[in-house]
Amino acid sequence: MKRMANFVVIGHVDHGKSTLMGRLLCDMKVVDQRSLEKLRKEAGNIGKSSFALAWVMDQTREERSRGVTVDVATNHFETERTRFTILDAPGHRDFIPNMIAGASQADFAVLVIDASTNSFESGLKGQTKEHALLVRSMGVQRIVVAVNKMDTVSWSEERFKDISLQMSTFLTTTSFQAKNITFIPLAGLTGENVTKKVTDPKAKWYTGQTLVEALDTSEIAKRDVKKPLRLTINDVFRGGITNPVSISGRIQAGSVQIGDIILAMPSNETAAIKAIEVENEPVDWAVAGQIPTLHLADIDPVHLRSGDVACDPKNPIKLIKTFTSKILAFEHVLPMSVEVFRGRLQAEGKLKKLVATLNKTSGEIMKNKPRIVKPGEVARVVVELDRELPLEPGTRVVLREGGNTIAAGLLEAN
Ligand SMILES: Nc1nc2c(ncn2[C@@H]2O[C@H](COP(=O)(O)OP(=O)(O)OP(=O)(O)O)[C@@H](O)[C@H]2O)c(=O)[nH]1
Repeated sequence: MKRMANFVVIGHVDHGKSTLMGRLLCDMKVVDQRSLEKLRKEAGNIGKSSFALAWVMDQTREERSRGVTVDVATNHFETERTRFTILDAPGHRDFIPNMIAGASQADFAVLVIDASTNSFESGLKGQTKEHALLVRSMGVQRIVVAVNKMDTVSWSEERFKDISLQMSTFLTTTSFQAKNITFIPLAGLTGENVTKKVTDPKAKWYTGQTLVEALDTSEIAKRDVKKPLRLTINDVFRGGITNPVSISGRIQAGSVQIGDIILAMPSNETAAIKAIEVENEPVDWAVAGQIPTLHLADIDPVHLRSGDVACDPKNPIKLIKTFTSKILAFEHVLPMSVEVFRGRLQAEGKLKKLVATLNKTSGEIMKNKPRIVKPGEVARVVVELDRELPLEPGTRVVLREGGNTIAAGLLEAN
């Protein structure tokens, strides 16, 4: 079986995410030349020919989301070694919750940075850092930094080195390991260093990997295939004629096969798996790391909601109302109302207690009962939810307040 990898694309607005992914899909022959030419023409007609590649992504997004509520859209392409799924969280409004859902399903992240004069700098003040912090907090360990639009700075080696140095300093302090960070200078618009080596003579200094090579040699996250089933439901589809009730989401642990009985939590209702699809192909089974669609029988769809967990009825996930979490604070954190996010799951809660601040690396207690946790500090806190939810130790959550991400946390055993 071919290696499978999922990655999420992140980066500041306008740094070129859509263009880069459109380019990737065209050059990997997922989108045919004729469709691209058509888009080029349409874009040219309104004087924006450079938008054609970004439209490739927008168009597939629209097609894919018609009639269903796909907030995290997927695209696929493959190399000889790997089948890739691009997780793409479109839209600016509520982008962060979508990104959390995308990141919770990803093996690695591609961070797109605009190298052109002043853009990198304004991105640093904008979403570049927040996105990187968020994916790391969702458990993503590997990050490929696409230093994009290198054509606008004449493929300057100095600019590339300067951006790489600043970013690697930041990324290592957010606990990405240096060996898990790769920088690639490229240009999505011209396609240089995306799937083909750069040919511009000004880029002679670069002899490293292309983006696709870097993705292809990226190690994927460990799969907990042997553990009891945990599938975080991302979408629920209902009303199909052959398949009236279906769910899709990433298998975090375990596996499923046709005929299995699953338990949906928190509704505590069981369902039988009638059929399974992975990337629109029927299959007999799916394992941790994959994002299957399960067609179900013997359940009323009112018992299924995005954010719920489908699990093994013999080893069900528990419902909890209060949990202890180790958090990394992005903003000042005090006892306050918070919104708790885990993938698609969103719930209201209260940050009840600040137990202690902890040493970032050793985890040792620095101060008991602090009154406040400052940005950048690590702390142990107790959160009380408004309702019981399926959560367990090792689950990663993001805490937000008034539209701002204030902390990311890892659930500890209570
Ligand atoms: N010169 C140059 N321009 C680029 C490159 N990549 C993207 N652009 C341009 O940058 C602009 C933004 O690109 P998009 O792909 O829409 O950026 P995005 O990050 O997807 O933007 P949002 O989805 O709005 O966040 C467009 O005008 C692109 O044509 C590149 O490699 N070189």
